[in-house]
Amino acid sequence: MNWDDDSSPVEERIVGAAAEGDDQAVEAALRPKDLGEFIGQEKVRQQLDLVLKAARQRGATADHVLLSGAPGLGKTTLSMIIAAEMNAPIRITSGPAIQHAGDLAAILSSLQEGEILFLDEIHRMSRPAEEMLYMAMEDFRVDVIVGKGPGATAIPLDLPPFTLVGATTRAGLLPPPLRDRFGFTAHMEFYEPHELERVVRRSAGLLDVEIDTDGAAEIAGRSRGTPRIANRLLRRVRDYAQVEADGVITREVAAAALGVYEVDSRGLDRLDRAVLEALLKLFGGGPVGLSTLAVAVGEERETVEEVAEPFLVREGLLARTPRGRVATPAAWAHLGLVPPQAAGPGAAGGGGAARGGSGQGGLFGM
Ligand SMILES: Nc1ncnc2c1ncn2[C@@H]1O[C@H](COP(=O)(O)OP(=O)(O)OP(=O)(O)O)[C@@H](O)[C@H]1O
Ligand SMILES: [Mg+2]
Repeated sequence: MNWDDDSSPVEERIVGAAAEGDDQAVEAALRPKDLGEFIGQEKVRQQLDLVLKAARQRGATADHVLLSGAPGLGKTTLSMIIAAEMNAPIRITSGPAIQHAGDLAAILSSLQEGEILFLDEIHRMSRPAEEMLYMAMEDFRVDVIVGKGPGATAIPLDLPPFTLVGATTRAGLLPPPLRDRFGFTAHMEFYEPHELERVVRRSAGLLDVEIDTDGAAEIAGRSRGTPRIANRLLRRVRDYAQVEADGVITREVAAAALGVYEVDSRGLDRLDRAVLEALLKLFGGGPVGLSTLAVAVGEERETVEEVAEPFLVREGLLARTPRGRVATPAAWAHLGLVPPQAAGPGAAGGGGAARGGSGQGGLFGM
């Protein structure tokens, strides 16, 4: 299987959302097997349930489904659930694996009637393959080109009806004609803490680990809205509970274990905190330019921008403004620091109050 490999400019992170290390083997065991077991994503579940039930009642193949959402939210899991619910076999491939239209033709022509074709990272398919897919999705037909140059001929080939399940972390990159050919599009959102708590408890049950409600809540709160991260943190906490405690995961055990891995109470790791700390302590909360911030943290610009910032922005801890990066009041609160404006009345002179206590601003510029 092909996992997102275009999104990890830094070393493995325990709070990284992409699958890595021993994730794949464990994930197979932890995947919910049907819609009833799938936690959260209420709307998506309800809608998908209708789509699949209706198709089953008609004895027809389900419409093509597009699953979009950030890594680790359950797209692969849902594709397998779709196959299970339709009682159909599933064929798994991915955009990067299909470089030539011929690769796709070979797969399509060998599908059985009703089979689910799971196309992961569909936004990374080559253009010729994409164009072949349009016709296959719409008319269940492909033109196989035989020969080269002026003598080449297109031989039309009928396909059995099948259901394409496409998955993408970047729905915006899909060409509209492709997007339009999906009968149903499900956008997966980040999970609420109470949903992740259920994910953690369910996984703990499957891994045969004892955990109490508070312990599950503690792990859920540090999991960045992502089941894959929740499951990974659970495994690390399990190790700690076994070695350092009596095997039972309580809030204290979970907090201590994740402290060892430098995952804080909101799920920030060392890098996230370094960025935030530099922004607050060295630049008075900003605004400060990305390059300057990156130098202060000792990381590449891209690392700060692509690895640390998205989550900090999503958490409402950092804002990207035209004048530079700015910390929010929540950032000060989270690090237990006091913003310079609040420190004394003299700090807010002239209008640019946010600049406050930073003496370095003039030296570094934007
Ligand atoms: N709704 C859910 N309920 C329970 N477990 C879930 C849920 N969604 C995902 N998981 C778990 O999270 C892990 C990651 O899910 P999955 O592999 O489906 O993510 P993905 O969206 O395909 O990620 P990627 O974009 O990296 O391919 C799996 O082990 C699965 O068990
Ligand atoms: Mg996947």
